[in-house]
Amino acid sequence: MKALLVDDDINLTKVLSYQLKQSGYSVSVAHSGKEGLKLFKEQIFPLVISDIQMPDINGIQLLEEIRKIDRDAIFILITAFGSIDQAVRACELGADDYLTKPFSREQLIFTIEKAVKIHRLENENLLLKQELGQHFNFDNLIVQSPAMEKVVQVASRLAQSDSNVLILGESGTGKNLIAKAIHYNSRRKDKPLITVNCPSIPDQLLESELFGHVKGSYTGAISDRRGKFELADGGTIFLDEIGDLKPELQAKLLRVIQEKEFERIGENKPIKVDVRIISATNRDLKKLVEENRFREDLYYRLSVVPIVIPPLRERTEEIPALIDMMLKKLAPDRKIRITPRALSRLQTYHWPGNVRELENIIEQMVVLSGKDVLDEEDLPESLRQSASADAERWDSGEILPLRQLEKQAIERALQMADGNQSQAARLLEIPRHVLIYKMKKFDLLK
Ligand SMILES: Nc1ncnc2c1ncn2[C@@H]1O[C@H](COP(=O)(O)OP(=O)(O)OP(=O)(O)O)[C@@H](O)[C@H]1O
Repeated sequence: MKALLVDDDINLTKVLSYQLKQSGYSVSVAHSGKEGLKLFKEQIFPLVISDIQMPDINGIQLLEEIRKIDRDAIFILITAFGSIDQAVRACELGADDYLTKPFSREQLIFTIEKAVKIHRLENENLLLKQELGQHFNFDNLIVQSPAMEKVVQVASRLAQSDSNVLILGESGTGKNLIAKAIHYNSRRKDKPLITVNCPSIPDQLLESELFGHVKGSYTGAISDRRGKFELADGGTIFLDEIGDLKPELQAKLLRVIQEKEFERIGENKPIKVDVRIISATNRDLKKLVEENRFREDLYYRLSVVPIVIPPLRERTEEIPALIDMMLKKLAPDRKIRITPRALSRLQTYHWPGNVRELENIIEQMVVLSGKDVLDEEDLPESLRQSASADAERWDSGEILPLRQLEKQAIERALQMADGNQSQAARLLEIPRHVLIYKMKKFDLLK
């Protein structure tokens, strides 16, 4: 690694430069701040080690100038014993670390290597965040129904705002996914997204998990601990299954939203935070409010406009695209496809576990069948039974809503006709314009 060493003490630069070279660094030396800046402008160095006290431009001024040119260079200051205050201030201004004279060769190399490592980790972290941002983008969601289009439209508008967001929907409908897309498309995207799954943490620990505690505040609190709200400062906290929050915590959460501050358990010192709250639940929160099990004031504070993700059974037109995406993810090198008959079965199933259940079933089919064309017989037993249960209900004379039957017949005909409307109309024995009218009625026209 190329290093620039800046110090007006000629003897010290000789020693340091020898030590650095021995450790594998290629070193350029400048004996004044001015000369150091000139060298840096000529050939950008990834590492600068500079004294603070120098006659013309001092180390802090040099740091400020170099930061204007390159925010990325690692900058380590050398301070005389007693000028640590200055070095600390320099770190606040963007220096990576400082060495206090006199220091050994080991201290020199250790400080540099530590700064290089932190730097590398910070860069990797940034890259990972960018990758996550690209991954959790609204464009990567399968959205092929008017209902989901509306969800994404509202969610992307909310992402641009700083309001709290409440996401409602059955289990497995994509609440987590929408929460991540909102965070990674908001101004907070470079700050943490911290997820707390409320029911998975025992009640007595949840408060400490959210707000932290100080040592000895309760049995088991063996050291001070920061809570998720502190860790999420500047970013977003995602409170999953918020409907399960007990009343004391609901009150504390309300205070965080209203006053933007809270206290750790066992401490009286308020901690200020800037956190956006995204919460989600598969429970009927409005009903919980009516039953006095969830605070009404908190409900309104958590949500300007709740995002309601429809269950998969109400957007079956998305199933083919979801399956396509899943097959590509599961077996990117194979061209697995699913027959219209099997697809039709999958589109008439009621999906209590929504997209997650669909994912499980497709994975099962791919793994267990080992085939490239998946047909009805590859469907799991449970699903075939459920389909035949529907048929049995029908055969036994049970009445299914006409609207549901009509929509299913149109969907099935369109699949069998590979989307060709004239052919689907022929299968249904209705004129094409009637089919188009009905497709509009059932939101099936893309
Ligand atoms: N529109 C979509 N496009 C692509 N994948 C989706 C979509 N909706 C859901 N998924 C996938 O379905 C699975 C379940 O989604 P997710 O975990 O977000 O659901 P959830 O509503 O948060 O579930 P739970 O209530 O159980 O926490 C995930 O693997 C997610 O990637």
